[in-house]
Amino acid sequence: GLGLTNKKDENFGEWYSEVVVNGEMIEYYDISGCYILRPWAMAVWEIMQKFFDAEIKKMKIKNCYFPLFVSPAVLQKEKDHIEGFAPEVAWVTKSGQSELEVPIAIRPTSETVMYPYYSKWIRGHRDLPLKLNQWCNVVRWEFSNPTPFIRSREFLWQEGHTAFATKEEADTEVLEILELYRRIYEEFLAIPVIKGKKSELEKFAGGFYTTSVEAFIPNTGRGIQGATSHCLGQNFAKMFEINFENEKGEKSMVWQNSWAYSSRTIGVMIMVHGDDKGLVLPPRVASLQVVVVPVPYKDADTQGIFDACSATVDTLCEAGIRAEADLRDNYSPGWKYSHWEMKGVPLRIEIGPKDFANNQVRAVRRDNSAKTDIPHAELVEKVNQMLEDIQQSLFVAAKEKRDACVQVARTWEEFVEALGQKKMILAPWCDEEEVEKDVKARTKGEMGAAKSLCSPFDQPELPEGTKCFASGKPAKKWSYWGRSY
Ligand SMILES: O=C1CCCN[C@@H]1CCCn1cnc2ccccc2c1=O
Repeated sequence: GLGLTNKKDENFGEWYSEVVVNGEMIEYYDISGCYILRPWAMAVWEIMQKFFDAEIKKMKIKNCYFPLFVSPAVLQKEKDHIEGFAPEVAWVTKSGQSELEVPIAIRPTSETVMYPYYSKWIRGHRDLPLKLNQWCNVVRWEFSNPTPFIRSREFLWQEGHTAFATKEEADTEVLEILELYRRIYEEFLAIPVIKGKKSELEKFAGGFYTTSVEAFIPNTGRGIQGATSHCLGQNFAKMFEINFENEKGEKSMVWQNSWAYSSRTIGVMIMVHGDDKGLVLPPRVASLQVVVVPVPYKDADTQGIFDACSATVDTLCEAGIRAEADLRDNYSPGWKYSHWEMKGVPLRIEIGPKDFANNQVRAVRRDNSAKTDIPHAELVEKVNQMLEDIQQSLFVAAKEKRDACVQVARTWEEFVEALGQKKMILAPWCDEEEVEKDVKARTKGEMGAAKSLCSPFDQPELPEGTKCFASGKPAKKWSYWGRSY
């Protein structure tokens, strides 16, 4: 049958696996952790990419493409933090029947691929800032439960790698990029995120500090890192000898950033907005915003109705709205309604004999099923209005749901109780790493431990004398905690 067999609020994991396939975003692949991204998913990726790529071009960041393969020598260069990631690195050891002299790694990220050449290209201050980005795939041979878009062994991303003469320039760019990531989530995917700084324990070990946008999945009560923008400080400059001669002729090391968002964004969108009828696409990232369905009756003027559907599509497309008609004669209107609801098309337009006779159309919203009859003369204006309303109400609904999942905790008991209720917890913390490790240890379990998600830039009041929820020591900052992906 057409409908989903799993309900989102009953068995979320199965619901998700079913909806990504029935919505024609994903086809499962015969290698574990690898998935086929079908056009319906690729279109979402491309719409986001179009926005982000245009924005970084405004920042004078240039696209490039570095090799997929990494030589072991250079990969080991980052040995201090790489050992944590080493098990995830995939290696090419053979070509045809013959063993390779030296195995070659497949990039899990491109710092070690790019930075030897940053060292070569950057000589003087006139070579700075060097600001490159690449749109590519990366491979991380993870073993924990693979999930389409959310956790896969290969994924698409962009990775930006920039080098500056001063710390100030780097600090500024970190936040400019983070704001773009917020816009990707809140303005395109209609998902609320929290901007914040990662703890020393959770940050990118090779960097100086990490900022991120954190999303939340109410159904599982888990936080999810939406995107990251790291300041690497001069750590990689030291490792890869990326120096320059400044205006005073002194030799000094560059200040670097690296930042990424990935195809994981699409999974978050599905998890947040999807329902028991299937995908729900926010209009701004929907490759098809309006589907027009004819509802012919036996003795009605079927050809006239079909022509009205095509004319409606033409009018909408001329106005820049992504619209198509489903004129297939081998499927019933009812079948088409379910099909396009499963695929999450934000707005359906029906044209039956009555609509046709009155020179109007019936518009049905995917998010709340509201029906509106629109006279043809008002078509473009009303459809644009409805698409904007859908975009906005998806965001508002997701924000209200996320906010309802946030619980303030001031004591360990309150923390554990909130965790048990699948909440994201906002708690005052002494900012001591040992305490953070202790929270992980004390919350270990089959659901996974709680960890710090970020310290929000938007800090609530912290009255003098406020105690850390976990250690009882004087609290230094508010942080979000929770189980996570
Ligand atoms: O996030 C970003 C933004 C884009 C560029 N890279 C940074 C940091 C990546 C951290 N990381 C993440 N997984 C890895 C897996 C294997 C080897 C190395 C790594 C690794 O360095």
